[in-house]
Amino acid sequence: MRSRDSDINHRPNIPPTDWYRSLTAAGLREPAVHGPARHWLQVEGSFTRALQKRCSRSFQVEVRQEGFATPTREEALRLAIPHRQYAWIREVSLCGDGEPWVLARTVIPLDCLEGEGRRLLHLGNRPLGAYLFSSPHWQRGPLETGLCQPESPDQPRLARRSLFTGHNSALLVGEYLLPALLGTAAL
Ligand SMILES: C=C(O[C@@H]1C=C(C(=O)O)C=C[C@H]1O)C(=O)O
Repeated sequence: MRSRDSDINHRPNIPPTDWYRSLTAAGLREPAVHGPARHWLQVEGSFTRALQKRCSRSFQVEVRQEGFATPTREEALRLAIPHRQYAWIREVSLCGDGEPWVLARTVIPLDCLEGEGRRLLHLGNRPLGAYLFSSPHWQRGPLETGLCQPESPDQPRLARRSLFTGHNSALLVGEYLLPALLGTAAL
């Protein structure tokens, strides 16, 4: 996978994460899901749009790395693809007012890249959400809640994830909330 930033190792990374079917189920293990993160863990519709509304100045997608790579075994299981099969994996920072607020990791299996899906290889700094929500083709499945195991205070502790299903294919979008997002003005 190619990296767009030589200094990526000095920026918060995505920690190992356990996924729960619902916010309530995750809340039994981690009551913090009911704190300031709760709103973000439950946002329906485009997460990009919700973040843009929170910005006072600017919103940007920064590609951290993207390319063909093998998903984790757990991701492959969730997507029902063979775990050694390559997928297009895209990791970005979603930045509000110049600060990273969310890390996102999207696993896009080969099936999704056929036909008009080839556009997914060339998103660059354009948000994936704009593509997914502009087409009636893609339907979002239920949101899962993730409890992360951060190794440093700048890493995410909580996350959300869902499958987007197209005609015969599905992709998996995970969004990891950085502490800076949870420090933004109360709702
Ligand atoms: C799925 C969405 O797209 C957002 C944009 C992403 C990207 O550009 O890679 C990744 C995750 C999202 O939060 C959304 O807006 O809901």
